[in-house]
Amino acid sequence: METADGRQAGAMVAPSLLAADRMHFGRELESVADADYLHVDVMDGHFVPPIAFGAIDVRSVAAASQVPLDVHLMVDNPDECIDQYLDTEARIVTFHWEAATHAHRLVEKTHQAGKLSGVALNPATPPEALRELLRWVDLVLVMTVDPGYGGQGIVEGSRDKVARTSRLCRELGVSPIIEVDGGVKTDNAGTLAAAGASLLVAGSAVFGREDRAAAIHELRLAAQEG
Ligand SMILES: O=C(CO)[C@@H](O)[C@H](O)COP(=O)(O)O
Ligand SMILES: [Co+2]
Repeated sequence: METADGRQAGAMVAPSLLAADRMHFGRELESVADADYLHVDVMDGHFVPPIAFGAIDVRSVAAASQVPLDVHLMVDNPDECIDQYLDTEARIVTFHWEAATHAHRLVEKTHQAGKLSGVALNPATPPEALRELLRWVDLVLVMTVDPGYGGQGIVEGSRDKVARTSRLCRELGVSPIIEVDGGVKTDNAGTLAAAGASLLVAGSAVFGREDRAAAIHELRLAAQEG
């Protein structure tokens, strides 16, 4: 189904494993087996205060699940460590614009490794910062919270930022996946999707529910109705 401006209606859903119960991780992975992607938050204790998931964990998840992996690198200087993640089964590897030194080289390396390349923007970074890079990347991750923690409320103005990102892509004639991450719930999935988001990351909205398949289904439905 297409929207009035020619976009595909609806969105894919990527449960964020940050919100999963580590003590029952295998069972948690099984509970989200029908997701479109699994979102893996890599945190280095510098770019963001917490430390979470490394390349070893990405490999373990890839071995335990058939769902493609979407790796979100919240690390200082991804130029120094991206190779470890390119050497995993991840389908998407996304670095932060604010942390990268040679963003174009990161995109090239990611493509050479046969993966989709994403660039993430903090809430305070405008989409216009990506004017050059947009023609090379496959995905733009619009952070809808300040990175570092799950379970936060969505930053005001996020819908508008997604719409501006989407407009800029149209202006440049490119169509990367637009991913939103942070505070995504059924009550905002529709407006985010209508603004142009096509991949919704949801941590607490999925793992905070007993029935994860229903949570994923309801997010997809909300995105479609938006
Ligand atoms: O990258 C991050 C946080 O830095 C996210 O991926 C969170 O893990 C999303 O969790 P919810 O806000 O959906 O609970
Ligand atoms: Co994330």
